Amino acid sequence: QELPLFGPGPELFPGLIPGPEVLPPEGDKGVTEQVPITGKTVEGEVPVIYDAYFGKPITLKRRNFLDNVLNGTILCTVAVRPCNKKEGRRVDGTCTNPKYPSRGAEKTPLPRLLPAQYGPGNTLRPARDGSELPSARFLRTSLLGDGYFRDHHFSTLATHFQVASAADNVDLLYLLRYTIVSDCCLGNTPNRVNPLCIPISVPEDDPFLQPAGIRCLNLTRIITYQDVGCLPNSLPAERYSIATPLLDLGLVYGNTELRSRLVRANQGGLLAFRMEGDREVPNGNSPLCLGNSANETSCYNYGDDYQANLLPGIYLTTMWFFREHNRLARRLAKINPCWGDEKLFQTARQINIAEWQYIFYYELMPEILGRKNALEKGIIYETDGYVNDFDPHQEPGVIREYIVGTRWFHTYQPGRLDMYSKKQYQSSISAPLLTLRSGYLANNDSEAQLTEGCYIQPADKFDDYVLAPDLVQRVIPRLRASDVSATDFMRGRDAGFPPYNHYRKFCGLKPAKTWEDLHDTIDPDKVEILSRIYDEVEDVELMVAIYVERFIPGAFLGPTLYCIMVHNLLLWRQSDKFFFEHGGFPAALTIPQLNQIRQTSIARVLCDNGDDVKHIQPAAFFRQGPWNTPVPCQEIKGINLDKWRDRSCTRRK
Ligand code: HEM
Repeated sequence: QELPLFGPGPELFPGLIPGPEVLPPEGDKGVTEQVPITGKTVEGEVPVIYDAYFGKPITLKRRNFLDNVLNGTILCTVAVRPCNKKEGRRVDGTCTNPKYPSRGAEKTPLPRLLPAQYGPGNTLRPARDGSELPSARFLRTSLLGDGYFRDHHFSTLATHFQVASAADNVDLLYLLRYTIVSDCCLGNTPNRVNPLCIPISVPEDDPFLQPAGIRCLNLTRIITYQDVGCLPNSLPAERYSIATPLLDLGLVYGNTELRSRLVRANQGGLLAFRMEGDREVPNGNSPLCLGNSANETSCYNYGDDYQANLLPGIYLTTMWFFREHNRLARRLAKINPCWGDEKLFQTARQINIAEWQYIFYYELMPEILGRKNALEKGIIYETDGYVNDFDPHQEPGVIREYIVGTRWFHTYQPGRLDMYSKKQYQSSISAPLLTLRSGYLANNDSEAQLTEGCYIQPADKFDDYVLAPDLVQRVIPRLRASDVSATDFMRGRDAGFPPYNHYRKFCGLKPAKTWEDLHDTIDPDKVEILSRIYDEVEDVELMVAIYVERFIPGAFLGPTLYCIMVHNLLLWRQSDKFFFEHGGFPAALTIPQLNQIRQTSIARVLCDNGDDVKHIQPAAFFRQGPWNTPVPCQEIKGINLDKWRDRSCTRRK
């Protein structure tokens, strides 16, 4: 059975697809009339309809084109209410940069560092001599081993937070395409006919799959603007994602105004909640937890209820920030009794997102990139004032090479998650078995045990080219076999990334002409393996190189991924008017408030919101040890909300 996941793509409407002329013609400023999509909004404002892909008000010609695409106007446009100087961050991401009002919304295309290179008709790029690139599974088993090795630095909590940050800015709906909808292996034979299929061929002598006789791993392509009908296949395939491409806690609040309204309690600034035993949780009837066992009935109605219930790291982290919102709203209501629901909600949300961005930028990223590097590059600053690096010329988005490249962090994800209770090890469970299974949290104290487990358990070792067997043999339990790192390599092809050499040049390294030229970034024994598998140096792929590059000084990643991440982290902060450190607009945090945000930490968030957390190590992304011993939560500093006190509430009394 092979069905496209989303409606008919343009290939099903060959007669209707104009060529590249769907691009707005030079100088065409778009339709100036305002086109209401759903009539007037609640606020009584008329939205302008933007073309989601091109980021401009929609042209008449384009509108005529989309009228012929099934649900074209819904899928391919973004309705933007006029940006208002006084307002704060919108849930739907519009006006994140008022110069490009639709960028930052869901459906924003992912910008690229280098233009895509595909084969004819957006097929996967072949090797330089026109042959097919080597099997991604063969590359994986040749270059990377599998086993359980503990990292000396990081705790599993770091992996949880990081995977949640990824799910905050892209959707992973494409996973359903090959886990549920399509079989591209037709038993054991790779389907080379269906253009959506990109199965991974498995060598006959595969060290693990040979006994089972598995010769093919199911995989489909990611969802593109072409698939949903917004672009013709004559333009390069670009990823279509319905998450706001920002660090904005879309997991908790949703990515559209409508969704956000559905998860609010509409009183006291709260998100809708219920009690599950003594745990505060969102309402729980989402139908998406396909991994729940029969006795696991909860599936939480988060803002983004697919992503937020997807992986254990994501649903634990989303739970903590969901509770943090309600904790903040209740506290603010006490401090400012005259505030209504909307003011309480928006203020709690602003503080919550600021904490999320602060912990990501200042607590996790510097440890991975190196603090000195992060300071030098302007990713973080040592200041107690604003950092006004907003650049209105930068369009918000998540860089394609970033979101594919950071899959490399699968390397430090433990394959099994340890459960602890009162410092005693209880048991562990294979992480993939918890996919789409947040109902697991409610049974037998599991949430508390997974939470305590994640800050006690070391992450897997970063720097030994070894991945957990759970992730590289059967990361998707519904499939007979699935290898996350081989899939990571394939996603580089699916994205049409040019060869590694092009990124070397982009990142200031010399393009390699000989295999020896690669020794500056990759150990000779790995280069030797690469040279046996690839025909030429020019064929070496970005994703493969990311996995085998040596680390740069002070960091836990190689030079190319470092370069990609720096570009993305700068883009995120510079293109986002509402980044927590920016000042100079009415909704900005005041400097005293900003300096309170800078007091928080992931340890504080867990103390306040983790299930039954009483003691924790202060640097909780790191393992416990002599310099990082657990202390009572009372000793972990946090935010003083007094800086949000509204004097007018007391004056009114
Ligand atoms: C329980 C642990 C984890 C599991 C089971 C898991 C599994 C997966 C799977 C199945 C995919 C999609 C494969 C595909 O392309 O079809 C994926 C994508 C991804 N994973 Fe993981 N992962 C885990 C942890 C992590 C961690 C710790 C990170 C750290 C950053 C991470 C980062 C990513 C990223 C960035 C993507 C790509 C997102 C996208 O392009 O949409 N994952 N993961």
